[in-house]
Amino acid sequence: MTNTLEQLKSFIPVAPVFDVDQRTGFMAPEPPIPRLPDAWEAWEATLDAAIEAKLRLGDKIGLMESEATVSRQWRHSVRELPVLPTKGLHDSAVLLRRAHLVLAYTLHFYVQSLPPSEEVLIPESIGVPLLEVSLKLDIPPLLTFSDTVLYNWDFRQGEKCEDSVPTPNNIRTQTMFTNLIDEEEFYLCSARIELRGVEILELMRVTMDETFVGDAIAVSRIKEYLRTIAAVIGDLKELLLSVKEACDPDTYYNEVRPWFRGEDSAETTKKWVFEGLDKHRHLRFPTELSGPSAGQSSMVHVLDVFLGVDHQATSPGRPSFMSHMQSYMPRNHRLFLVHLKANPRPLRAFVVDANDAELLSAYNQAIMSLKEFRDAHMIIATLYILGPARRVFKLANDITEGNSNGTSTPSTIWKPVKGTGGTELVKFLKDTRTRTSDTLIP
Ligand code: HEM
Repeated sequence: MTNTLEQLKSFIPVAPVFDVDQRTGFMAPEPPIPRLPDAWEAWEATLDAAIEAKLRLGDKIGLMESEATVSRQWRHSVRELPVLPTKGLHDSAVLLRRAHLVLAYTLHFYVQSLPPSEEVLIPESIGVPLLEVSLKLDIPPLLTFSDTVLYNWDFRQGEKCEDSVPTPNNIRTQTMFTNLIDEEEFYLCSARIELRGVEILELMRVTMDETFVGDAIAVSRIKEYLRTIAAVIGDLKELLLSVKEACDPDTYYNEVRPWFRGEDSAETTKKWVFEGLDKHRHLRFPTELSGPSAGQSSMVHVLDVFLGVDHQATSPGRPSFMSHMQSYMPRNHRLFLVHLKANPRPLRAFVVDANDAELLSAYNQAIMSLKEFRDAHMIIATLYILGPARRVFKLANDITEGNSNGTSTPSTIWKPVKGTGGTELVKFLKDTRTRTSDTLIP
């Protein structure tokens, strides 16, 4: 009996096995390496060249011929690269992660700088090693949240000391498409949320331990933990809203976000073709090609699982977007979620069974806080996507109307805007919020 209790009590082990660090949570505990060893220098140099050349999006309105030429030449240099072997990376998670990041940023530069009329044919030189590395890491072969945030930071100049731990205020981003502060702040906003959320992981662990004990003292401790969790989620909301301080919505929408587009988030429905797959039979044809989204943040998924928000509810029989996003997370973080979901004493059921008004109120406070986080998230998505999208749409129509001497045929028909993860975002974000408030216990 004692043994079982002890086993259950350590249900969330402080878990290097899950790559969840006590101080940094899902973020890498050490700064990720900024460069691959010499054997793969050609990849790093190719990515550097794209960033230094300030490559332009292939569908940029008013793209100049000189800009198109620079992109074409860079893409030619990618095609000329040899297919470098990846075997030497396979035994090191640190090297594999950097390789995924470098190849994925290069892939997005390649695809998104193509003229809209061209097919998306991904050269073997980047496609094959990216598929190999992705197979090893068990994540899709394109940019993910882990590339842009979790494994893409360093200490700000002068902030590192012997026992430095990354905090919301001492980190910077390593690799970007544009090197604009707007892009960096977009990534750092998520990074700060990940780091601030670490306290919740610990509170969650102790809460779960207490649910296994379940006596009056345990219940009174859980109340306190839940109130603190509600307050920390409040901080996450503030961190989310603070993205406005240094990330301009129109710059984000027009200059940063288009680089993130995956196969299903692009306005066109062009297939991405990885060349040379027939010669590499060990590689799988990729089916998951959605662009990076903070919907892949394990921190938010953990909160949902722990508090009992059920995102499966509206899509019975098929995986919800949220479970779909889990296949983009680092494998061990995904396993952590699986482990958490298998908890034989879910918190919500515990609160219902306890029949304690104060406990119920503390639990509902945490749910309300998560709902308010999602309210704020909708405000941000409206500000950063819907507003700029409408402005671009209006501008395009104004230009068409000007060109057609006053005949007022709209150039395009307004379509629901998609998120980088491929969702019809307004409906989707409203649904996740509703499912959160549906979790409140009456
Ligand atoms: C300017 C900042 C942001 C914008 C414009 C934005 C936009 C979006 C959009 C459009 C979606 C829909 C899914 C998709 O297709 O990608 C989404 C989902 C999501 N985002 Fe964000 N997001 C931002 C920042 C963040 C941050 C910092 C976090 C927290 C780490 C976050 C967490 C989520 C989550 C968890 C989802 C899944 C839906 C949900 O849980 O409600 N987002 N976001």
